Amino acid sequence: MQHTRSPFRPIPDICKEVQEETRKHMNQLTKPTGSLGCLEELVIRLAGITGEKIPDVSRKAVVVMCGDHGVAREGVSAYPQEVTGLMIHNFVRGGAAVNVLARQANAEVHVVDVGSLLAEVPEGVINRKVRLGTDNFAERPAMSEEEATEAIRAGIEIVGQLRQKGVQLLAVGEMGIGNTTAGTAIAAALTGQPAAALTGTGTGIRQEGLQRKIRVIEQALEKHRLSAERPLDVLSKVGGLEIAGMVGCFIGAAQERIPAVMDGLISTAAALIAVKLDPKVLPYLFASHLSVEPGHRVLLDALGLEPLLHARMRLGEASGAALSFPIFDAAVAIAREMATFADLGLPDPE
Ligand SMILES: O=C(O)c1ccc[n+]([C@@H]2O[C@H](COP(=O)([O-])O)[C@@H](O)[C@H]2O)c1
Ligand SMILES: Cc1cc2nc[nH]c2cc1C
Repeated sequence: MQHTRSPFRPIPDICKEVQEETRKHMNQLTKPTGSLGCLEELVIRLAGITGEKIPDVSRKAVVVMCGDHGVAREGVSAYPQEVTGLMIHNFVRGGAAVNVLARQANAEVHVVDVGSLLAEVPEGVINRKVRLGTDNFAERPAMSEEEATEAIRAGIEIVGQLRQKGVQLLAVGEMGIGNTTAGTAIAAALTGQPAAALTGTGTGIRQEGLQRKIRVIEQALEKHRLSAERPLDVLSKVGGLEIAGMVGCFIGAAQERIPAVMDGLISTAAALIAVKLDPKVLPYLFASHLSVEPGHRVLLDALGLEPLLHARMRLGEASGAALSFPIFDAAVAIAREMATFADLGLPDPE
């Protein structure tokens, strides 16, 4: 497959030597080889990313990218568009599910308005608004490639600033009424799977709405002549501003050597776009949970990643990613604190 050269800063390789050191260390711990499953894989991958044999990911942040969607006017969501703006206020007041889960995990929350319909961006929100919502992609492209690129750059810059502040682990999520339609259209365009197999009920639409949503996606795929080989075109034609912002977060995290935790369907669609733009993003990505949305499994398969949790969640706003943070802490603590066979006076199994 031919990949377009990324127009963004180069992404460093992961550190294979340190990763190997950590793998060896995990095999010296007092347990059967590989018996801690995902915890072992996690800490080995984190070591490769951070270049530290015992990685430090104690400073954690959650980024919630927010934007509104013209396609919501097609009646594809169970909730009105105003809920995006209301939830932005809720995020900065600390009352949303993600705020609770982030507090549990000792993580900070950063809320970014990349394209909501709010005329005034509330205090406490990072204002990187590219425009007031996207156009309805059932009628015309959601946005221009320039606008998508501006939102990507916002994500990259925000992650760069978080790195400066010492952030070591990043969850990337979103809020935007209508965005499961956009996320599913991206999934269909990038994986070639039929819309009917990928489309779910999002915030909870009924059967009639679901059929309408499938039709909207099918017609958009045809109308915009999308190709998996043109990820920026896909993003601008049927994506969203918060989705583009997340693409930037994933690219930025890889540039800064920060492990980046994906959330549900929409966050993972953004991650797949980032990987299509630059395959070197992939080793920096972690799958937190498996969303109820059927397209999510297909996207994770396309990335070749297994989720840590099967929690039957379908909220978005980085809630699943924040919920997975304590597993990262547990994995590092195992590497740091467990005794080795040598500590017990026994030979190494290797
Ligand atoms: O992350 C997911 O897999 C997910 C699944 C269903 C719904 N959501 C959230 O719900 C909103 C989009 O749902 P909808 O029905 O308006 O397309 C948006 O704010 C997402 O964060 C998110
Ligand atoms: C209330 C509400 C909260 C959300 N958080 C993320 N997506 C959401 C969608 C709705 C409708």
